[in-house]
Parts: sequence; structure tokens; C-alpha cells
Amino acid sequence: MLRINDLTVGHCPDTPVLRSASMVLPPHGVHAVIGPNGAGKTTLLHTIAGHLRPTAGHIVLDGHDITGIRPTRAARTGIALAPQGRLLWPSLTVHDHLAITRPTTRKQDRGQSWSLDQLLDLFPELAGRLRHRAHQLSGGEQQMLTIARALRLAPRLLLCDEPTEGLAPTAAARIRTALAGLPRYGVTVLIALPQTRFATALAHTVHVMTSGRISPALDPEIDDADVLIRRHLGLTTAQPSSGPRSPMAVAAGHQPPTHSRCPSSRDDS
Ligand SMILES: Nc1ncnc2c1ncn2[C@@H]1O[C@H](COP(=O)(O)OP(=O)(O)OP(=O)(O)O)[C@@H](O)[C@H]1O
Repeated sequence: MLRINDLTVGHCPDTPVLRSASMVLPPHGVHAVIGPNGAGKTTLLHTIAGHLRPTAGHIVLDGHDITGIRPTRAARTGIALAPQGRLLWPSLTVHDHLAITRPTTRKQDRGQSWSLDQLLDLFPELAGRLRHRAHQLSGGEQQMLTIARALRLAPRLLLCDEPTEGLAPTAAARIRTALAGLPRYGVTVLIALPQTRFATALAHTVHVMTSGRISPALDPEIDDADVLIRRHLGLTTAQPSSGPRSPMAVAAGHQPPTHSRCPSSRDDS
């Protein structure tokens, strides 16, 4: 469904965050990209969603080159983003969020259209909260609303950035169950996560991102995530006695790109 070839993109000129990153996502599954903070997961999702323009490489969705398209066109092409931090409108109610979000997807690119009732079937917790404002919701309910709002766009590809961030285990498990069910409705899901365990419990394929590069796909049913992460980092599988214990801990100290905030690379002129 999605093919990314040799993608290079950054936020600041001459400072790439992703460097020749490549990955292939088969359709109708849940796929995860995992990696430590600062590895570039959000940058990847935002580039697919059209918020950042790559300086090299290609993004191909169902055979169509969508490299560098604008966010509105990405939405029309069937891509929706459930962003990190949720970015809800605090003073609008749950009902408002779902009522004002409508598919802009071109008919031929549209995935399943989600009515309010269908979204409440997916997230029954929101049914009793329709008149509540977003800021009155729990973290788990806010995350459900974030995903529900993205589904209102009738996407074929849902990008989910750290959907369990800050959630209690029970709320995280609810989100996991909902995301795991989406391929049944024809939605392909790409999730960015810092933790290995959640990804391997949910995803059909897992990619590891470190220092702006993406590993080949790992099948969590067959492969051992820690082994893959170690291999990707160029470490031996043997555990050094005095070294860091977890591969993710190693990855966290594995030279994430460091640079100051600078204006976005998108040129809107
Ligand atoms: N708007 C921005 N301007 C400049 N640099 C940025 C901007 N957004 C992110 N970066 C930098 O890009 C790099 C990758 O960040 P990104 O958010 O993509 O990583 P991540 O893997 O999603 O991490 P996290 O889990 O912390 O969100 C980091 O070095 C970060 O500081």
C-alpha cells in the first residue's frame, strides 16, 4: 500500500532527520515504527501526511507518487493523522469534534465512511460523553476522540503518533484493541511508538528507527524485537556486562540528531 524509498527530510536546511529511509507497508494491516525519542518517528508520519517536504526520495501510495503533496491533498488521497499530543480543540464537545470533521477524500480514494453511530460502536466510552468538552475528558477518552476524528476523514491509511502516550495500562489496552480491529474495515494503520512491547503485541510488521534510518520489517510472530534492534544498531546479540541493558536504552543514546528548532521546511509561497 505504502512504499517509501530513500527518503531524506528534516526541519532545518542541511540537517536531515530522516536519511535515505525506506520501508514498505502491505495493505490492511497494523504496522509499527518504533524507536527512541528523537529518532524521527513523528517526522516520518508528518512527511507522509504532507506537513514536511522531503529533499530526496519518494513516497508512493497505492502506485501513486505522493511525494511532497500538501496536507489537504494527502487527506483527499486517503491519509489521516491522529497526532501526538492529540491536538483536540479543548472547548469543543465530543459531538462538535465529530460533527465538524467530514471526509474530503476523493470518492475513488475513500476508505470506509464512519457515521457517528459506527464511531460510538468502536468507542462506546464516548457515547456518554458527547456533550462533554475535550478538556473534560480523561486521557484515554481524548485519545479515542483523536482516533475517531481521524476516522471521520474516511482514510485508507491512518497514521497514529504515540497513541498510548501517558495512558494507564487499561486505557492503552482499549486503544490497542480498537486499532487492531481497523484493518477489518479496510484501514491500514501505521503507528509510531517508543516502546517495543506494545508494538509487537499489536502490529503485523514492526520497523525500527534510529538516527533517521529505518530497519527492514520485523515479523513480531517470528522475530525477536530486541535481536532486530541490536542488529540494526550494529551491536552483537551478546549482552556486555557493563553496558546498557536494553537495546532501546542504547538507541536512546545513539546520537539522535541534535539541532535547534528552526522554521518548518515547507515553503508555502
Ligand atoms: N519543528 C521542529 N524544528 C526543528 N527540529 C525539530 C522539529 N521537530 C522535531 N525536530 C527534531 O527532529 C528530530 C526528530 O524528532 P521527532 O519528533 O521526529 O522524533 P520522534 O522519534 O518522534 O521522537 P519523540 O518520541 O520524542 O516524539 C529531533 O532531533 C527533534 O529535535
